[in-house]
Amino acid sequence: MENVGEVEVIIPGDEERNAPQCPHGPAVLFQVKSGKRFYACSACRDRKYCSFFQWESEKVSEERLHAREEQNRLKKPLFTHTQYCRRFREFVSLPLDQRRFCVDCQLLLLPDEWSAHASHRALSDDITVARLRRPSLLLRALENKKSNAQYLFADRSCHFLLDVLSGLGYRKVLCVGTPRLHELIKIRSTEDKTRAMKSLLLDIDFRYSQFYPQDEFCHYNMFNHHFFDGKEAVEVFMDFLTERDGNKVVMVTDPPFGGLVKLLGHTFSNISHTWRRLQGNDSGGSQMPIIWIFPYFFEPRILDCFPAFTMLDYQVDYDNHPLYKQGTTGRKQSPVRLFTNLSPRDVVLPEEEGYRFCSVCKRYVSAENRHCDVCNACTSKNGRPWRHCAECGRCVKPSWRHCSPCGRCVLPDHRCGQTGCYNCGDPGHKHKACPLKHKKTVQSVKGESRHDSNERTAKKRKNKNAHRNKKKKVT
Ligand SMILES: C[S@@+](CC[C@H](N)C(=O)[O-])C[C@H]1O[C@@H](n2cnc3c(N)ncnc32)[C@H](O)[C@@H]1O
Ligand SMILES: [Zn+2]
Ligand SMILES: [Zn+2]
Ligand SMILES: [Zn+2]
Ligand SMILES: [Zn+2]
Ligand SMILES: [Zn+2]
Ligand SMILES: [Zn+2]
Repeated sequence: MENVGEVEVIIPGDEERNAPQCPHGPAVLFQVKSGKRFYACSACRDRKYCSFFQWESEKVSEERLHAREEQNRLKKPLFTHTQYCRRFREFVSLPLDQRRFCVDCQLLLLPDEWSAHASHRALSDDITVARLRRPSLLLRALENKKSNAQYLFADRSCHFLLDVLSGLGYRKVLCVGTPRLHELIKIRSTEDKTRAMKSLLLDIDFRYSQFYPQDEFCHYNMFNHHFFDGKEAVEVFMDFLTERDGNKVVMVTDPPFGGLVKLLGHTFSNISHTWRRLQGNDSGGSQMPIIWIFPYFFEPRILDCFPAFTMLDYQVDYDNHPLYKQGTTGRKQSPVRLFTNLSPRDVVLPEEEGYRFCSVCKRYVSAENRHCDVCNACTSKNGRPWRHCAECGRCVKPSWRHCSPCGRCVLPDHRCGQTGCYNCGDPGHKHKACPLKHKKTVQSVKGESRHDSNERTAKKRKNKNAHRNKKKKVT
C-alpha cells in the first residue's frame, strides 16, 4: 500500500455497489498499475484518519468483520440527529447564564452534563440566539489538511455568491460542504422575508447537527454520495431537490481541495440526474445549475467531468486560509475560482473589484486578463496578464520564456534539457516517447504531491490546445 505510486479510481456501476464499509460509508475501489485492486476510504486520504484497507479479492474473516463493525459504531456521533435537535431546543430554553459550550468536545452542554466536562475548556459568556445562528464562528474550523481543511468564505465572497444567486431567481440552495453559505442564507432570510431563500446543508462535519433540524442539515459524504442517516435523510434531500411553485434549485459546492476530482464529479452528476428525474417533464432535458468552487489549476480535470462548465475569473476569498485571505498588506491572489454551468454572462462580477465584461468572450474577466486576438479568448487563468507565444501557439504565464531546446515555454531557470518527460515526470525520456501519453489521466492517490500532478495535467491539456491551434493555422 505504501509504494503503490500511481493509482486509479474505479467508479462502480450501480449494480456492483457492494463495497465494504468504513466509518465514512462504502469504501472506494482503487486499481494499482499492476491491475490489482483494493478498497480504501473515500473521504480520508491520510491513513492516520481512516486506515481502512482491503484487497478486492481478500476473504475477510468473521472476526475481522465484527471488529470492523465495532470500529464503525465507535466512530459514530455521540447522539443521533433527533437527539441533537431535542438538546438544541432544551439549550435555547435555558437562561443565558446557563448556556455553555464545551470547546474541547465541541458540544453544546446541558446543565446536568457540566460536571462531566468540568476539566474541559468551556465557553459560557453570551451564547445568544444570534451567536447560535453562526455555528461556523462558534465551532473550531477543522484543520486536517489532506482531507478536511475547513476554509470558510470571507463575508465578501459569501455575500457576492448570494447576491448572484438571488439575482438569478434561485430560491433554494443545496449547500454541499458550504456551512458558512448555508448560515448566511438563513440569516438573510430571517432579515428579509420577501427575498427568502431555503438552504439544505450536506456536510461530513456532524457537529452541525447540533444547530440545524433534519430538513436543513444532512450528515453526508460527498466522495461516495453517502447519507449517514439513511433513508430519512435521502428523503429530505429528494424533497429539497423537487422544485414546486417555481422555486428553482441551485447547488453550490466547495469541496476540500485534496479530494479526488473523479469521485466528486461522479457524485455531482449523480445529484444532477436525481434533480432531473424529480422535475419530470418540467426540466426539459436541462442540467441542474451547479457552482463548483475549486482552484484554477484543476480546470482540465473538472472539464473532463463536466465539459459544458466554464471557469469564471472571480477569486474566492477565505477567512482562515493563510494564503488566500484578504489582508492589510493587500490580498494575495486567491487561486480559487467558480466552475459553473450557469451562463457566464449572467454571473456579473463586481466592477468595484476591477472585473469587466469581455464582449467577445461574453463573460466577466479580471482587470488584467487581456483578450488575446490570436487565441481569441481572455486567456489568463491566474488573474495576471498572460503573454502570447507564437511558437507555442498559445498564451503563457508572463514569467515563462520560450526555450528552443525544450520546444515550449518554461520558467527561465528550468533545468534545460534535464527536466525529462513533462507528461509523466520520468527523467529517462521526452514526452514524445512517453509510454503513458495516450493513457487517460489518473489522479494519484499516494506517492507524489497532488499539486505537481495537477500542474502536469494542466500542461498536458495546454499542449493539446497548442497542437489544436497549430492545426487551425495550417488549414
Ligand atoms: C473547503 S471547506 C468549504 C467551506 C466553505 N468555504 C464555507 O465557508 O461554507 C470544505 C467543506 O467540506 C466539508 N467536507 C470535507 N470533506 C467532506 C466530505 N467527504 N463530504 C462532505 N463534506 C465534506 C468540510 O466539513 C467543509 O465544511
Ligand atoms: Zn473512512
Ligand atoms: Zn467536554
Ligand atoms: Zn475575451
Ligand atoms: Zn494567445
Ligand atoms: Zn513558447
Ligand atoms: Zn529548456
